[in-house]
Amino acid sequence: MNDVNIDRPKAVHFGAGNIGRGFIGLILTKSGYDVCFVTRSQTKIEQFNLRKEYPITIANETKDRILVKNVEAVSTDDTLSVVKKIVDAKIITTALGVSNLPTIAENIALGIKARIIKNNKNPLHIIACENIIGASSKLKKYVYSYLPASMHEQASQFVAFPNAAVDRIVPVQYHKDPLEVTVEPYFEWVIESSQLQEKLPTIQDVQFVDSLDAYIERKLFTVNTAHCSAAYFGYLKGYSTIQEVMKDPQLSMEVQKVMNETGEMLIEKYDLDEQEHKRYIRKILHRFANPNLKDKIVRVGRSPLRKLSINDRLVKPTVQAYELGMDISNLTKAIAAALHFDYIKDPEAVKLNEELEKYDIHLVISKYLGIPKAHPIHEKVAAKYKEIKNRNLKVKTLS
Ligand SMILES: NC(=O)C1=CN([C@@H]2O[C@H](COP(=O)(O)OP(=O)(O)OC[C@H]3O[C@@H](n4cnc5c(N)ncnc54)[C@H](O)[C@@H]3O)[C@@H](O)[C@H]2O)C=CC1
Ligand SMILES: O=P(O)(O)OC[C@H]1O[C@](O)(CO)[C@@H](O)[C@@H]1O
Repeated sequence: MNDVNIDRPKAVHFGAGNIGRGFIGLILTKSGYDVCFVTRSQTKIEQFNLRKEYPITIANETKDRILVKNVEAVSTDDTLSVVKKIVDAKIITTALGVSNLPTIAENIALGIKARIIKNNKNPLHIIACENIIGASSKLKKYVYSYLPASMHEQASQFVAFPNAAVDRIVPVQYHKDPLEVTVEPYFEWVIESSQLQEKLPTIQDVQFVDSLDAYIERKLFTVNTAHCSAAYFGYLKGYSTIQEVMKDPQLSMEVQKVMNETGEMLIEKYDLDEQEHKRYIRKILHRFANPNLKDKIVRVGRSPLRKLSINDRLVKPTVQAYELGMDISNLTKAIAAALHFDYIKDPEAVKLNEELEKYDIHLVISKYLGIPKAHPIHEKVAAKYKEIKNRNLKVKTLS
């Protein structure tokens, strides 16, 4: 067991979920930080504070174990404790899900305010580790909306919100121990250095880059586009895990074709090395198929309205590839499959299906995907959506 040490740098991490414990907490403690998790779970708070450590299993053949030390936790509802932690922190990270970012903004603003009042001008880096382009910038807007305008200038002198890309597959966990987490061996954390305050935070295994654009689009439109495509294709075929999907030669090929389409666009847009990108795609297929993980389709396909929105992993690369005159037949197939994701325990899937029942497919494509009827992609998606619908009806009638 380890105690929080006065000399070690402090990190505050919001969200003690899968990525929080399985990735960010691990990297920060390895880099010498004491990490305080801010969480909603009372059980986790008790366990963190009692043990000050938790186990990680790497999903490789030898199932390597790592003990993450120097951790503690406070409740997200305990504003006073959260603010105290922020006052002493060098770095704040989040892994909550994009839609939850507004829920932590006020506490972060109060922490910044307290630092200004105490004249603590030490650099503070706030990094949102979420699956969208510009997550930290988004969080900054929320946080600043809680700061009095008179403090904006002062805050910007010592607080920075560098954007980041994070990649590690961490499925839903089924351990007895509420803190234990099993993760894939691979990981990548890239942080935009142009946005940093003068003093860079030391974080091991992190790649700092001048501009994040190519990195985040490469990650989001390869790993995430393909992962959710695997989920939506697999869901239509009645599978329950991504590993089952990847064992199906036809679906695995379809997933690869989706990555080939985004790949062509990314190579052109960012002048990527073609061979290297092909290796990146092969590696991703291998990661998805990892037999030592069991990753549910309904997790990877979760929140279809978010994933189908105009700037996310499906529509954005499709529009970009189309504008470059490239083939988008597999991407439009993936979008159409996503529109059929009707898992009843997923609130966004329920809403999507209510909308599809209430209105026609064209209205849903215009309203939620942001693709107007006059745009050629609109009709391509609608046609594929109807094709799947008719096929499903036929299967139901025959069975
Ligand atoms: N799991 C994965 O493989 C990957 C996830 N990500 C991203 O990381 C983020 C988190 O994903 P997961 O860890 O999988 O989700 P998760 O659901 O396991 O963890 C999120 C946690 O945040 C907590 N939370 C929500 N609002 C909160 C608040 N106001 N205060 C404190 N805690 C709060 C939730 O209770 C939950 O425990 C998402 O944006 C996801 O897209 C990125 C790469 C990989
Ligand atoms: O977390 P999101 O954005 O719903 O996406 C689902 C999954 O995509 C991945 O980042 C990689 O494809 C995950 O493992 C992640 O949780």
